[in-house]
Amino acid sequence: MTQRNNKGLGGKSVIIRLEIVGDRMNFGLVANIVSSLGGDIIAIDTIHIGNEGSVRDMTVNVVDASDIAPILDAIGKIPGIRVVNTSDRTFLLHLGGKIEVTPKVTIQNRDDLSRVYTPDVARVCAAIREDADKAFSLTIKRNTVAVVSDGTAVLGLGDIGPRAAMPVMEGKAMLFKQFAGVDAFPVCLETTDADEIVRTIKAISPAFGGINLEDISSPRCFEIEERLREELDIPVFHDDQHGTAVVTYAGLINALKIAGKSLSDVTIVVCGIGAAGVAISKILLSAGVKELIGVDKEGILVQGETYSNSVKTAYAEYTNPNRRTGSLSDALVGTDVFIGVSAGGMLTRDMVAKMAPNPIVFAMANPSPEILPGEIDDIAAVAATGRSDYPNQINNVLCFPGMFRAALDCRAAEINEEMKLAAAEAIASVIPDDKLSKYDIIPSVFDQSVVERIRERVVRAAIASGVARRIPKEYR
Ligand SMILES: NC(=O)c1ccc[n+]([C@@H]2O[C@H](COP(=O)([O-])OP(=O)(O)OC[C@H]3O[C@@H](n4cnc5c(N)ncnc54)[C@H](O)[C@@H]3O)[C@@H](O)[C@H]2O)c1
Ligand SMILES: O=C(O)C[C@H](O)C(=O)O
Ligand SMILES: [Mg+2]
Repeated sequence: MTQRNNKGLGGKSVIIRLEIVGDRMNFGLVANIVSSLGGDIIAIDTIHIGNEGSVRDMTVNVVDASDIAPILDAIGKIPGIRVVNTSDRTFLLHLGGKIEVTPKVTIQNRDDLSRVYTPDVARVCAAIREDADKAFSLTIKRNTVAVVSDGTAVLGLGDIGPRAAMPVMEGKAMLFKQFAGVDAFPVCLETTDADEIVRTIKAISPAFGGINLEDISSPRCFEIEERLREELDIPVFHDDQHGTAVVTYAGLINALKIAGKSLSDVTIVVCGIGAAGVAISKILLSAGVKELIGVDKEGILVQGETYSNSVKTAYAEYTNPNRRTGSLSDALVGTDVFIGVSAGGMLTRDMVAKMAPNPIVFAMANPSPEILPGEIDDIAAVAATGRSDYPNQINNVLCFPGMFRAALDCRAAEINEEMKLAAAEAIASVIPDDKLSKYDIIPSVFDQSVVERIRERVVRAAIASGVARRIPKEYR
């Protein structure tokens, strides 16, 4: 089953304002034209009705932006209808940004003012000066995460800079709040220097209970995260590494059930040994995978070779135990699982046909996957992508809200391996075995039990591994 869903935020949606002369609009004709040109009318709103005619807003979804011009052209040619203007719903949604800061109490009088601000606030400040940990109970620190990016590896768009990265970081902040009640704040930095990024994040850390690093390019992302983890006492989590790794492992737990294979027996090829590929490989190895082969632009990464990027050289030391060599196509012969976090269109049907029976294909490059699921639906046991418009969306949004909810609730000093494995198992467990199918290996991001399940298991893992600094009531 391949489905392209152009509804809601997934496809492109435009509002076309029409001026209609006379008292009625020929809906049938307009609908026919729009649908014959690939559009889908989802609403018509009346803006104004007068003696001479009316003004209406018609909302149309299209799969591709290039579908819009021919639709406007054709509607404009209908006698009695004039296209006044069009607006892109996605841009409308971004006008003025997507989030705001809202006070929890209203200041109604002088007494309130003296409590929230000077002079009474000074007593609260003094209490925190006496005991720095009180920042967790008396400030926003306990529920606030910084979403920090330098704009160098934004989605699959690459290095687009800090201003252009803001819409993604604001979006992440919305997801944090809606799915897990976490207040997240986007912070996009005008520097790509690792030392300066580390220094800046350390300097802003007093306000935050956790740092979510986002879309920072490899290999700098490894060093930045490593140093911050050592130097800060709040969790630092590079989402493109660990969020992706957690959700990929969750998807694989369930996909293996469909394919009738076990983690310790399968051979896995990971394509794209960058931020996501390294972290996915590490979580899978710690979960018990024995044969894992990394492929990047140079082909299969082999122990003993020196690559331009030291992370790949180090990676080759702990992967590919049978020292296979060659191209991606060679690596896939007889392999059970393909995991792609590289670039769109890398994988061909022929390569998948040479994999072991019942192959699992996770083509997760955004926005264009390594292969479209429709091309291999008949030969793959399971196919997944990172996108919301195909079945099996493997996307880190399934992980980060619940992960930080848990880390904040138990005031975790860090997010460790035990917590990541627990989160993956929690996500996988949301779909009971009798509900699993090749199109249903991973829960929807709108499944409210995902965050709750992750929180429960991750808090337990944090307590058991000794990084929880507070035991929530229900765990005492
Ligand atoms: N679905 C998800 O949740 C999710 C999460 C994170 C990243 N991603 C996607 O995965 C991709 C990689 O993200 P990242 O943050 O790891 O980026 P990155 O830049 O750190 O790593 C990408 C790696 O892929 C390699 N690569 C690029 N083209 C290749 C090719 N033709 N053949 C082999 N290797 C190739 C690069 O050399 C690099 O090592 C992006 O498209 C990103 O959008 C998806
Ligand atoms: O942001 C996403 O949807 C996924 C991931 O963080 C990515 O960078 O592609
Ligand atoms: Mg990202």
